[in-house]
Amino acid sequence: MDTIFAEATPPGRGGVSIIRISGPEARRVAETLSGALLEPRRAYHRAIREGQEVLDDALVTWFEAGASFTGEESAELNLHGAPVVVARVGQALRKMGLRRAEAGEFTRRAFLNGCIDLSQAEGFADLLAAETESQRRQAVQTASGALSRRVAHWRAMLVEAGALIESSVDFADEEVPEDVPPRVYELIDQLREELDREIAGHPAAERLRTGFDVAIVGPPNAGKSSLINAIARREVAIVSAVAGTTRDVIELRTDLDGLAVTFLDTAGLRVTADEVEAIGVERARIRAEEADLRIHLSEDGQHDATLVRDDDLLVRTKADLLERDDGLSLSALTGTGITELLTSVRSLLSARVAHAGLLTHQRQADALSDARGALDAAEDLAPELLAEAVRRASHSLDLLVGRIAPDDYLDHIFTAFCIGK
Ligand SMILES: Nc1nc2c(ncn2[C@@H]2O[C@H](COP(=O)(O)OP(=O)(O)OP(=O)(O)O)[C@@H](O)[C@H]2O)c(=O)[nH]1
Ligand SMILES: [K+]
Ligand SMILES: [Mg+2]
Repeated sequence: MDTIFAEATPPGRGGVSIIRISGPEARRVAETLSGALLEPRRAYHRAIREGQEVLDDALVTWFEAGASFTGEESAELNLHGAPVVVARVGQALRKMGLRRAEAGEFTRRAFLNGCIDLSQAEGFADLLAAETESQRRQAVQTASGALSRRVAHWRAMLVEAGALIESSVDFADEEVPEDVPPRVYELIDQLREELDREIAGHPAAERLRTGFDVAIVGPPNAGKSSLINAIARREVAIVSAVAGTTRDVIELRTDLDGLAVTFLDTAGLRVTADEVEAIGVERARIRAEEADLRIHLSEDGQHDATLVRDDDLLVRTKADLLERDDGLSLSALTGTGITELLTSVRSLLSARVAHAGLLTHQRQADALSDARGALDAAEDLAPELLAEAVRRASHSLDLLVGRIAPDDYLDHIFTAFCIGK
C-alpha cells in the first residue's frame, strides 16, 4: 500500500481544514513537516515547514497502525481553513511522494483492512448523504455495525448447524440412514423465521433511507401548484387561473419533521387535445401511481377513482370559498388546513416505517433472500445436501457483509464517497 492524503473537510474557507494522511509513510511525512511527534493520538501544536519556509501552524496528530480509521498508520493535520494553505501543504506532500487519495479511498482501506465491513461502508455512505433526522439515525445504526452484528448471530447459528450435520454424517454407518440431530432443524427453523422477519422489514427500511414521494393530483385548477408553493413557502411552481398551467412534474424535497418527503406537483388530470399538456397528464398519472402516497385535491370533492389507493388523502381545496366544510379541506390562500394535512401525511408515512428493519439496500436484501432460499425445504434434504444448503446460506451471509465482494461492486460503493472519506 502506498501512502495517500486528501483534505477531509470541504473545499473553501472555514475555521479549520483537515488533511488526512494514511499509509506506511504517514508518521514519517508528518514528522518531516512538523518535527518529532512522540506519542500517537496526541495533538501537537506545530509549525508546518517545507525546508525553511513555514506553510502554516497546525495541530498534528498521528495514529499507529491498528488504531486508526483506515487500520493503517495515519496522521491528521488541522490547518487554518484557507484554500491556499491546503493547496500549498498538498503540494508539499506530493513532492514528498504521496499520492492524492481517490474518492472513498480511506473508507475502502478501512474495509480492506477489516476495520469495517461492507454494510458499514454502505452506512457511512448513507450518513454522508443523510438529510433528515431519521436518515441520520438509520445510517449511524448501519455504520456502527447493527446489521453486521445481526449477521454474525445468524452465521453462528449456521456454524452450529453445520457442525452438527457434519458430525452425524461422519460417524454414520454407510448402511444405516444417518440421523440429523433434531437441534439442527430447530436452528434452521428459528433462522428462517428471523430471516423472514428481517426481509419483511426491508422495503420500509429502504424507504426510510431514500425518502418518500407524495404526489399531489387532481383536475386542472384544483390548486395543486398553490398547495406545493404553500408547503415550500416560496414559488416553486407557476400558479395561474389558466387550466392546464403545470405540465412538468415539479419536485419539492422536504424534511417533514425528520422524515425525508418529496412532494410532486403534477399536471391537472383531464382529456386534452394539447399535445404538450397530454404528455404532462401522462407523466402525472405515472408518477402518481409510483408515489408512496397521493393527495387528491379537488374543489368539488370529485376524485379520479383509478388513482385512489388505500391510505390516500382526499382533500377539498379553496376552503375559503366553501360554505360548508366537511371532511379534509384546505386553503392555500389563507393557509387553513395545511399544517393538518402535513401532520396526516407525516403520520401515515411514519406508520409505514414503524417496522423498518436493518436492510437498507436492495443488495443486502438480495443476499439475505439468497441465504433464506438456501434453507427452503431443509427438512426434505439428505444430510449431505443439507450440509451443502447450510454452506450456501453462510456464503450468502458472507456476501451480505462483504467478506467476499466483487471489485466492481466495491468501486461502485466507494466512488460514491467524496474525496477525503
Ligand atoms: N380562493 C382560492 N383560490 C385558490 C386557492 N388555491 C388556488 N386558487 C386559485 O386557483 C387557480 C388555480 O390554481 P393553481 O394552483 O394554478 O391550480 P393547479 O391545480 O396547479 O392547476 P393546473 O396546474 O392548471 O392543473 C389560481 O387562480 C389560484 O389563485 C385557494 O385556496 N383559494
Ligand atoms: K392553473
Ligand atoms: Mg399547477
